[in-house]
Amino acid sequence: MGASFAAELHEVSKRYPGGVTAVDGLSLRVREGEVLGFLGPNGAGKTTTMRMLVGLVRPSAGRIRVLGQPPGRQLARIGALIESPTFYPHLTGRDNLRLAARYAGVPDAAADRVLDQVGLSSRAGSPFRTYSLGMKQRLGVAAALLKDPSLLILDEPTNGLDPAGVAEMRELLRSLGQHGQTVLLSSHVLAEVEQVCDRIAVIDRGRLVAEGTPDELRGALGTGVLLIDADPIDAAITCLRGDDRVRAVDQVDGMLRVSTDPALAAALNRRLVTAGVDVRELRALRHSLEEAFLELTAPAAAGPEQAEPAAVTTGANR
Ligand SMILES: Nc1ncnc2c1ncn2[C@@H]1O[C@H](COP(=O)(O)OP(=O)(O)OP(=O)(O)O)[C@@H](O)[C@H]1O
Repeated sequence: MGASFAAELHEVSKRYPGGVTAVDGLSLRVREGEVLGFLGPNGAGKTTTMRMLVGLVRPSAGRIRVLGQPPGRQLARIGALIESPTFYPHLTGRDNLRLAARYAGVPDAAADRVLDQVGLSSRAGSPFRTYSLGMKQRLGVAAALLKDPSLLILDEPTNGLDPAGVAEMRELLRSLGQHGQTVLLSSHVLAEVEQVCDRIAVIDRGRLVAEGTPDELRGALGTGVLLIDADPIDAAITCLRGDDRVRAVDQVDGMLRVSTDPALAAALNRRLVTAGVDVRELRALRHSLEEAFLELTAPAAAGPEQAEPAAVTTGANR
């Protein structure tokens, strides 16, 4: 496996005892120096994947390399915030970090460096218990930065934060990305990763469903929908669902939302008219990345055609 990837997963699966398949044949590469957003709804398998990367969970199948080694071998070069870190409530932020620094085998001075990095220097002398949730989360990121890691793994660092906390965390993540550190960042909120990540990998039910820069995802997914106003609507639905080239047909506000290649507009129009359906309007819909994400991870997307990620994977691992 090449050295230009900070982490590589090759057809990795994780089945927990009891039968839950949390990760299902996932292949993914995190490029060195990039901020990769790992996006998926609750239960998609993000935390499990991150836990496998740091060696906390063993994969049931597949191959993982982190900084060129099997998981668990390079922990001195990896910073992770996967579960809420435990800090002593009565100790100051600085003293908590100094303790964590000793535990990690790095000099005490690292505590002040990372406090500055996460913008907590001015409150470093206050007890942890007086911190807002956002400050507590930033202290968690600071702890993950103590070793000046080559790879930073952050699991939902904005979870539970109010909008101001989210904005502060976003600024922090953006600044980390500019320092050349590789960051893998999970979230179930697209807007949070869209603004700070170089690329986004979308997972659902443990599988990769799309991958690329925000622009690539927009380009690949944004034009894949036709909006059709047809009468009678039931006949139109039957007709469109009978076409192999149509991935999905949904009814939205009396219109049909047809997931397909927009270049097929004329052909589908002809097909509808031949079936005796009046087409009052037909246009390609440019949807937002948010809509694309919701469509990709919607329960209806579980059909057999959608199970194959290649169709929507863009900017795939090169
Ligand atoms: N230790 C475990 N034992 C059994 N099942 C588990 C375990 N940990 C996670 N799961 C299940 O695996 C699936 C994926 O969970 P995971 O936490 O990896 O997803 P996630 O994308 O991080 O979701 P969330 O955003 O809700 O944390 C879920 O169905 C979850 O219930």
